Amino acid sequence: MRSAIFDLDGTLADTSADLIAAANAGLGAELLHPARDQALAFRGGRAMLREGLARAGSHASDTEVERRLPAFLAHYEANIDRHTRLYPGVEGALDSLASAGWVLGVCTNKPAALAETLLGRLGLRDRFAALLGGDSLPVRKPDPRHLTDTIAALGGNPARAVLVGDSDTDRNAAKAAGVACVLVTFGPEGAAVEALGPEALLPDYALLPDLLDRLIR
Ligand SMILES: O=C(O)COP(=O)(O)O
Ligand SMILES: [Mg+2]
Repeated sequence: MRSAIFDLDGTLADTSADLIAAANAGLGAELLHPARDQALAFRGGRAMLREGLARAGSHASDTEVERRLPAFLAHYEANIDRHTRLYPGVEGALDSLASAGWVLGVCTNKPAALAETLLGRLGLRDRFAALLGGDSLPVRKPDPRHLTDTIAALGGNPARAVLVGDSDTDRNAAKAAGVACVLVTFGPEGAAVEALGPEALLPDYALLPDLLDRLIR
């Protein structure tokens, strides 16, 4: 059995606009910009709050970030799919992979409940046999256990698995787990993710089924 594990933010869906709106709500000012801060958005809530506080000239201590987090999360939960869109071709690629016998999972650093809600709203939740969020285990990506536990939850094997992601966090988790990694190039960093040394680059979901078939025979 072959398993394909997907990251969520920046990989399956462009969640950046809703994440940034929620971070600005948590910060109480429009400190982050929906177009310019896309890459930052995909690094998650704490990273956005820390950068916003720094831009405002405030002391971006961990305590201050944690203090802002509930307002960020509340705004995000209430507006989670306002602007969020699947990347083109995601559904077709998942259909083709499932038909070819791949078992599919999600390994995201988003809190599991939010990831469940979002994938449900996007009509994608039932495609995945397992979903592990950033709070599902005591560790999360780049810790390899987050990924290996997702693969185990599918009944899969790291040697016959691949992680599709968008960031160094994904690349590092996959490398430490001994799992092949594909990085998407349609995100804000474009083809620069090649420098992270993934096994393959993905410019378009239409290419994914053939690419994964070549990667894991
Ligand atoms: O929320 C985050 O920190 C990033 O989420 P991701 O792992 O789905 O990219
Ligand atoms: Mg991501």
